[in-house]
Amino acid sequence: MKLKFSKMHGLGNDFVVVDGIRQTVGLTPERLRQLGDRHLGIGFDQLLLVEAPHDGANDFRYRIFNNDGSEVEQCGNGARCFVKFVTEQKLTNKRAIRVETAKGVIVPEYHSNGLITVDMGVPRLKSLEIPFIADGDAITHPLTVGDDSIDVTVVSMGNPHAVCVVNNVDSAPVAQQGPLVESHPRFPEKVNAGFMQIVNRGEIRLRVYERGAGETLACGTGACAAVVAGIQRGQLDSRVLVHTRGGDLNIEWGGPGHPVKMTGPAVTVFTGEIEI
Ligand SMILES: N[C@H](CCC[C@H](N)C(=O)O)C(=O)O
Repeated sequence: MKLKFSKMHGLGNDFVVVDGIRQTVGLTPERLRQLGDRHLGIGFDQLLLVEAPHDGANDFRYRIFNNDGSEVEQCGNGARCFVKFVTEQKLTNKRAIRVETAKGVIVPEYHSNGLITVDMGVPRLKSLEIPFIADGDAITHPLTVGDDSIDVTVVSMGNPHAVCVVNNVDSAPVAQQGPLVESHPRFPEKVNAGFMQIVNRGEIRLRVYERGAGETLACGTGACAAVVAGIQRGQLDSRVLVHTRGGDLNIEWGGPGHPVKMTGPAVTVFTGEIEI
């Protein structure tokens, strides 16, 4: 059976996007992993599946699968590609859409200049909500990682993030510490590991070792989580320019109880079809 797809990216975080409304998509975890393989398949950090909403008040449902085949709750760069995809595929003529995810509704808005702003919802900060095993809900927690101890701030954007501050992202031990944080036993559902360099109160540099995908060129929810963590730590103001290896995102957060707003680009690289 043929599967039509679009290959897209958000700042180099790359996706296969599939219309699951006008075509039947039955992908096993094994077939997902084959499609995600950059040598044997198409290659992607995540596969994004467009479905009809469960609640008629919303426009779409959005399912996200990591490169390792795991289904996850949220994807920020993917949300920008999602709204570009459903617009290009003429699945909607709305500029702002309501999209159901496994952990709440997000609202991507497609601007006339091609940039997309996404209301990513209210971040969750309590340890149990991440989930993270800890005594209480301090802003930072010491975490033993190999022979080191790092201070992490934990944030859920629907998916779990652990953010630490480093002096320079270029020399940060992302390859060494990233996998150890990702699979740390205090994160029962694993975690995305963010390494943040504070440039000034309105600017950071960020690298993220993603759960289920490894280090990516950019991570949208990771950028949101890093800004929330920096504001919680008292080191950032409410509007932050985030430099990732794949490019820049603008993130805004008004503090606890407020949603995080993310603005950035989305690119369609090619469309195709493949046997599944
Ligand atoms: N690896 C993430 C999902 C993709 C998030 C990232 N690609 C983004 O742009 O937010 C997780 O397992 O929670």
